[in-house]
Amino acid sequence: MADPSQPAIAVAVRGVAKRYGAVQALAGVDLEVKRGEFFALLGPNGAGKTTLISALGGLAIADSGTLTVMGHDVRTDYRAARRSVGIVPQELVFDPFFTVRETLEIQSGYFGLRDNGKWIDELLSKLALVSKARANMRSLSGGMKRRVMVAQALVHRPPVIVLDEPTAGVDVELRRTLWDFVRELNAAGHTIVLTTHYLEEAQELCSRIAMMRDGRIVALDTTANLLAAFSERVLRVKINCELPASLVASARDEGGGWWRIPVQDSAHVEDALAKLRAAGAAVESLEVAEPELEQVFLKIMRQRPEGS
Ligand SMILES: Nc1ncnc2c1ncn2[C@@H]1O[C@H](COP(=O)(O)OP(=O)(O)OP(=O)(O)O)[C@@H](O)[C@H]1O
Repeated sequence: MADPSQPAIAVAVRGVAKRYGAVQALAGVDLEVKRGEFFALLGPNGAGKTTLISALGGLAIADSGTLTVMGHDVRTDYRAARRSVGIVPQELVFDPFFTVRETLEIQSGYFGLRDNGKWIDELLSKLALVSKARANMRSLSGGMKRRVMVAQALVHRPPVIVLDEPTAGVDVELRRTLWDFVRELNAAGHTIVLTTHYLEEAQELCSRIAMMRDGRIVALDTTANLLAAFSERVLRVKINCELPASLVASARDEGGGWWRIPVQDSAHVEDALAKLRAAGAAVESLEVAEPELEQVFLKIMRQRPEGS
């Protein structure tokens, strides 16, 4: 529940820029993630998502601007900021000579947590790693290593959890296990920031979304608003004759007797079906496709950048 002693803003990014040689990886990013949010950071390859996450974890130093985690500046108050965030990296970074449990114990040690056994047991259990606790890291499959990366990021029970493409190349079962666990953590009050190229995951899980392109935020709104503003419901019908003239203007021929008709709500669906009936068209098949984040994403990414 809301704890008034905790800041309302979990992550604040203000005017952050970062250049790697000729590449402007971040070109002035402003962003706030509220405490308790399940937030998505989306964008095509190279948009700057990982750079922003690295800056948040203190691994990359921004050229300008400020970043805070739970009110702690990542540069001037590094230790407190670092304690406040758990980052699951995109890349699998581990020491091959330690077992899974040792890896988690060593990570706990970095945070000065000596008696962390109970929480480590819980993490192993939640991430289905109990049977691998004594296995060496090098002997694990890629998906299992990924689970350990998640556990490692959570050993210190950080209030803010950042997951950088956690489900890239992992199987359906781990995805489900992982999302169930992350949802549980979010329900318990943890703030979640997620990057993913699986847009259906972001649509299902996240209440607010930022989209990045070329180091800038190009869209930032609730998932519902983004879907309402940029996406459409579509009625798809397969008919055995010509489409009535009253529907032709808005419809698109998909071939094979299928037509795609944009509809705003169920009244529009009924209206379109009534027009088909009135024209004597027999509907062989029909479906109503709900708005999809992928449509929104593609529309936003195709918009011309300002000033070009
Ligand atoms: N250490 C680095 N040295 C040089 N260039 C870098 C470095 N890290 C990132 N970049 C460049 O900065 C830009 C942003 O990269 P970044 O990894 O942040 O993108 P991303 O949105 O996370 O992409 P992806 O979806 O592929 O993970 C890219 O052009 C990348 O090549």
